Amino acid sequence: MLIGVLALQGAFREHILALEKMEIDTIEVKSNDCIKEIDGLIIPGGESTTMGKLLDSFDLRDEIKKRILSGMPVWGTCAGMILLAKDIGKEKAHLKVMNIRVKRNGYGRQLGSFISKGKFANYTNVSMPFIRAPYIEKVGKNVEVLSIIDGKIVAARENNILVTSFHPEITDDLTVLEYFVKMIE
Ligand SMILES: NC(=O)CC[C@H](N)C(=O)O
Repeated sequence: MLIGVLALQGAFREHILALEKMEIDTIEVKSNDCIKEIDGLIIPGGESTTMGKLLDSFDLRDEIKKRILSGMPVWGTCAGMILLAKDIGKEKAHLKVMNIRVKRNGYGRQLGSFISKGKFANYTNVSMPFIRAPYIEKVGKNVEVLSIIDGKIVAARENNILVTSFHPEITDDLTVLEYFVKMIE
């Protein structure tokens, strides 16, 4: 199994280090030639507006979108969730593959960082660091809600697409990474 981590900007190294702990092969995705080889893709947290622009400068948008639409498992954390959403409010959406409406900087821009513990899918007590995180305001049909914290949807799945508002890769808790690996297997 080879998992690609989009490595244009943001917290991609943290994902790679976490996957290495699980002894999973990874590749930094920076050009579209390796997209055909990967079995799954992680779009990390960072700055979604910048990452969205870089998807075009690096000519990655079409190839990534094509593989997601043909069923390749993809996981977007934080900014990655914003990139995958079909609706991000007033701004223009990016990859537009998941039937959710996302609110950027949903907890405020500066003081909106905190760590929570909660339920994710069938797991309890999962560590959830939020860093200027978005949350999901609305889900379309076929979208399964996986986690709600303080009344806000912070993780969801639509078939092969997983999104989390929070950053599991910066904790020692591998629950969500393992969940994603099972989606690929
Ligand atoms: N940690 C993150 O990925 C923050 C996301 C960022 N606030 C954005 O809107 O792109």
